[in-house]
Amino acid sequence: MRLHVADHPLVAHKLTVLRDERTASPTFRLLVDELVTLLAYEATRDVRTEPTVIQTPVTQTTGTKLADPRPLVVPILRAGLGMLEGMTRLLPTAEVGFLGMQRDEETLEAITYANRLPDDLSGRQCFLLDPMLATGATLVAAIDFLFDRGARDVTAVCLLAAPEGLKVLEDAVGDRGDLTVVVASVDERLNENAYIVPGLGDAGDRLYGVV
Ligand SMILES: O=P(O)(O)OC[C@H]1O[C@H](OP(=O)(O)OP(=O)(O)O)[C@H](O)[C@@H]1O
Ligand SMILES: O=c1cc[nH]c(=O)[nH]1
Ligand SMILES: [Mg+2]
Repeated sequence: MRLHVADHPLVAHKLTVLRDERTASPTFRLLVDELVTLLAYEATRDVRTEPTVIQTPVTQTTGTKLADPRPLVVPILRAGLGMLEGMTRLLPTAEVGFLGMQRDEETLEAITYANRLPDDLSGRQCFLLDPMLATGATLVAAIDFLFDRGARDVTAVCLLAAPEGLKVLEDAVGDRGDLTVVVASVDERLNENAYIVPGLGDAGDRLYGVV
């Protein structure tokens, strides 16, 4: 597993406003969108490309285009939905699949309530979007869905990760595939309720309200 922590003053600034409990939903959504665009730049560094010959107004030249098959972007509902626009702004031709998952706050297991993914993901680069990597149970389950369909190249884009969750993820993936995790920050730890500290609270609730 490769870990990339975005080290940029704009990321640090936006993350600080995001963490602030006084930041209300409209601003929170805007900041998530802006942060994802910054993270997406890093997350797509190894996106597959191929050469293409084009004619400029001056001459013929060989450029670069995204290779087929198109990458697959998968937001994990709910909170991951807040990251979709920011990601597809950089990858407008990507296909989009969906996973709906909710952490059982008692057992901390991930419960899957929606799954709309292509059946065959062999040879596909996949980008999972979820702002929070806490215990890691949700991302492990999501990665299993992708691996079960033949994907072997997965990048998880998260805003915050707990060291505990990163370890769980690394152990679970092992050598079954190539996993890269791109995050804005690795926080200190999980608290007794398995919330990230200092964190930002419940990302889904802060984006969309308490349901
Ligand atoms: O690493 P874990 O311990 O599994 O926790 C992280 C998960 O918890 C949050 O989702 P939540 O279950 O709150 O659902 P929501 O997005 O609908 O709010 C978050 O968006 C992750 O999906
Ligand atoms: O800190 C946390 C942990 C899980 N889910 C969240 O939204 N926040
Ligand atoms: Mg939530």
